[in-house]
Amino acid sequence: MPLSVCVSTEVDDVSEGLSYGYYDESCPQAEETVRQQVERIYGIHGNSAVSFTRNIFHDCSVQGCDGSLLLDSLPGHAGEKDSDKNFGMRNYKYVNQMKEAVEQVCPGVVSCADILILSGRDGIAMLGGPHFQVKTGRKDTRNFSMNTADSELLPHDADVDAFLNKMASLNLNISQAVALAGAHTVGRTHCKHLVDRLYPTVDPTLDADYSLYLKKRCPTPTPDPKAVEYSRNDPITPMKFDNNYYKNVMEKKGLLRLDNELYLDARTKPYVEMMAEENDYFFEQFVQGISILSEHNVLIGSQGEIRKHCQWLD
Ligand code: HEM
Ligand SMILES: [Ca+2]
Repeated sequence: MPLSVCVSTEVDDVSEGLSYGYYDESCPQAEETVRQQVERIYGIHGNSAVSFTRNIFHDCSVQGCDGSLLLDSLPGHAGEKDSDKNFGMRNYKYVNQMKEAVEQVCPGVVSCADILILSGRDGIAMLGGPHFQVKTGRKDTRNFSMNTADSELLPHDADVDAFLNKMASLNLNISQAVALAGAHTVGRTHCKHLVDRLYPTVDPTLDADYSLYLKKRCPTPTPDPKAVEYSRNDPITPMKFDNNYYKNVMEKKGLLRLDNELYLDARTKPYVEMMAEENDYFFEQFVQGISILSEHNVLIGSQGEIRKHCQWLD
C-alpha cells in the first residue's frame, strides 16, 4: 500500500505537541541564537552554564517544564525564586537576556520554557558534557508560587528513598536518576547546606580528611549568610561535566547526604560504580534522563502562552 494512503488520524498540526526542530519554520534561528547567547554569557561567567543546567531540574520538577521558575515574585505573591529550596540558584538574568535576543529575531514565537531547556542543554555541552538534541514546543505558564516549589523540590538533606521516589514520579528509572545526580559534577554548595554533616559531629560516612577540608571551607556551624561560604561540588574538576562526581562519591567525598548515600544504598551503588568506570555510560544515561525530565508535564498548544519577558507576566 502506498504510504500516502496511510492517513494519520492523529492531530496533524505539529504545533500542538513537542517535536525536534519545532521552530524550524517559525523561527529557524531560535536554537542557534540561544546557543550563541550561552557561549557569550559563558565568556562572562563560566558558572552561568552550571546555573542553566540546574534550571532544568528546578523548573521541570515543579509543575512541569513551563517556565514557572523564571517569574519574579509580585507584591503579595511569592514566586518559586523565593523558595528556600531554590537557595543558591543564580544567573536568572541571563535567561532574560537570551529571551531578548530571541525576541529580536522572532518576536512572540519562542517560549521561555523552551529557552530554559535549550540553554540548559547548551550549558551542559559547554561544560564538556554530552551534546544532544531536545524537543521544543513548550508553552509558558501563568501559574507560579513559592509554596509549590516548597512542596515539590526535595530538601538539601534528602535521602536515597526520597530521591528515588521523586525521580520515579518524574518517570525516571534508577540508572537515569543516578545519572542526573551526576550534575553535581559541577558547581558549588553553600555551607548552609553542608554544616549539618560537619557539626556538632562529623558524619561518620564522610571521608575524614575531606571533612577537615570542608571544615576549613565552612569554619562555623552557623555560616554567615552574607559571606557566601561554599565548597565546590567536585573539587577535582569543578567546572567540567564529567564522571568525576562518581569517583568522589566512591571515596566518600559526596557533598550532600544524597551524593554520599548513592554509594551506600544497594539500589544505586552498582550504577555509581558503572558511571565512575565509564564516562560514556554516564553520558548515555544522563541524556536519557534529562530528555525525559525536559518533557515532564509540559504545556502544549493553547494550554500555555509565549511570554514576552521571562521574568514577568504581561
Ligand atoms: C533531588 C535531588 C537533588 C537535591 C536534593 C539537590 C540539591 C542541591 C543542593 C542543596 C545544591 C547546592 C545549592 C547551594 O548551596 O548553592 C545543589 C546544587 C546543584 N544541583 Fe542539585 N540536587 C538534586 C538533584 C539535581 C539534579 C537532578 C540536577 C540537574 C540535572 C542538579 C543540578 C545541580 C547543579 C548544577 C548544582 C550547582 C549549582 C551552582 O553551582 O550554582 N541537582 N543541588
Ligand atoms: Ca566535574
